[in-house]
Amino acid sequence: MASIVDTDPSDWRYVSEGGATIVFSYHGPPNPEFDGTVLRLRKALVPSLKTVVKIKDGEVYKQQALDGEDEPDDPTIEYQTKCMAKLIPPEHLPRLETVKLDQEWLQRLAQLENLKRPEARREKDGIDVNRRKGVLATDLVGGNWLAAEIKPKWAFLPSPSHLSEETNSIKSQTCRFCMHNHLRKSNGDIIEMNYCPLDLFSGDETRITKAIHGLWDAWTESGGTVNNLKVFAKGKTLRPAETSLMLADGLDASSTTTEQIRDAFTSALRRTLIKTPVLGILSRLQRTLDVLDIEGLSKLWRTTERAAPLYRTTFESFFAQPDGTSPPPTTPLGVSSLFLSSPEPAIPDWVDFLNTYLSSFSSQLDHSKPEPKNLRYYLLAYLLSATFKDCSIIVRLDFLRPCIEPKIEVKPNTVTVIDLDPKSLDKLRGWEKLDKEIAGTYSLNTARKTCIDAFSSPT
Ligand SMILES: O=P(O)(O)O[C@@H]1[C@@H](OP(=O)(O)O)[C@H](OP(=O)(O)O)[C@H](O)[C@H](OP(=O)(O)O)[C@H]1OP(=O)(O)O
Ligand SMILES: Nc1ncnc2c1ncn2[C@@H]1O[C@H](COP(=O)(O)OP(=O)(O)OP(=O)(O)O)[C@@H](O)[C@H]1O
Repeated sequence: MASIVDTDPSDWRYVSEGGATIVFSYHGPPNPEFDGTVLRLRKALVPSLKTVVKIKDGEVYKQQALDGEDEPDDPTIEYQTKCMAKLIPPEHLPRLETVKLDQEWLQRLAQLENLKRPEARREKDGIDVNRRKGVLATDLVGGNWLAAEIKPKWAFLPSPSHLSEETNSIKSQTCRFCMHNHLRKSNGDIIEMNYCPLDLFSGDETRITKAIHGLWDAWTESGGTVNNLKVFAKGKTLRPAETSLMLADGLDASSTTTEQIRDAFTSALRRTLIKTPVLGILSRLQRTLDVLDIEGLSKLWRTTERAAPLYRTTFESFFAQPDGTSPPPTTPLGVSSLFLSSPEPAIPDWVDFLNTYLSSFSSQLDHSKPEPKNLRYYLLAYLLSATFKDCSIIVRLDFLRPCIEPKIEVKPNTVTVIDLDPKSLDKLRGWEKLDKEIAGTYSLNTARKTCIDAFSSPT
């Protein structure tokens, strides 16, 4: 296992971060172990960096709880090698490996690089200096190329089968991303966005162009702060004022308009996205794993709990009452109880699940009538779908030459999927609540959008 102390903290430069991790790229002296790699580190909340932190997916880590070799590898590594690699061709995944960390080293890195982070992030969290293991990954943005990172989000409209009367007409017409955006805009959290993921995933050139324009416009209008598009040139994150750095060497930036750069970027990205199978794979995975919608999953959870013998006996008095009385209480979605236990999935559970999902068993399921005996299948499927709804893709592009038809050569490593972390059952309650809030707020919107799912099956 490589050890980070073989490098100096000043060899690493801040690249970017998300809600749970922060990423640095290697710029030190030639070293076969670290050349062309990034270091992906978990974050901890401020100011409790030195106490118990809860950063993601219900994982709780205590300071000094585990030392050195005893700390498990970051779950993303096994999840990728044992699970994701069965669903996404390995050429579209970064190489990941464990690297040994050191507290003092991490503290020095934090001191050196913290000011490069966005202020809002700095106030909230920082490198978790108590971790003893991190992840080394292929640096997908740091070479002599342009990299466009897209977080596409939800690719499909839910099947109406399991939607309630109140949400059916809303959720079958407008996609989750557009509705969520409306909610965030109402809360003043985000700017208006014209980007709709259903355009990006449509496979249709005109719609993909519209989606890229939507991403670009949101990127410029937000000053580069929206998380659905990031652009890197030779490893440097570009701000919208720096679009001239997207141009190929030798081109005169002063005689090129931003409009021309936007068009050249759109054209190069669209041609690449059309040629890669990656968006199609993500779309198919998301929709075939989330077949019940959170509403159907929640219904199945309650039905299964109510059918448990202990539940029937415990709430006998409720069942003895005539119709119309209030039903007995149920446990929130995903929370195990005496009546229904569904532990957090570990890697062997995921491996079993994938074997089932990839077998003929799953194609024989009648999703319009999900059975309690298959609850665990539907739960894990939903979690896995959530990973694909939240991942990002990094697309490698040549520097732009506006007004010249780009030659697009899509090699296997041109498009790579990142941020494939497992999601936990602990999140289901929150997702159910958020879904209600999103649809509820959208139902009050008088100017509802119609999003077209190019692959929805007729109902
Ligand atoms: O719920 P969403 O769709 O807002 O997604 C969350 C993301 O927000 P986004 O909409 O992309 O701005 C959110 O992204 P940001 O932190 O806002 O960049 C996270 O990816 C979050 O996942 P996790 O809690 O880190 O596992 C994401 O939560 P999950 O829903 O994947 O749990
Ligand atoms: N292999 C890589 N090469 C280059 N940059 C990367 C790589 N992996 C991640 N990054 C950069 O670091 C950022 C954070 O990584 P990632 O999306 O995995 O974090 P996260 O905290 O899990 O995000 P989220 O909040 O979306 O769940 C990415 O948006 C990307 O810009």
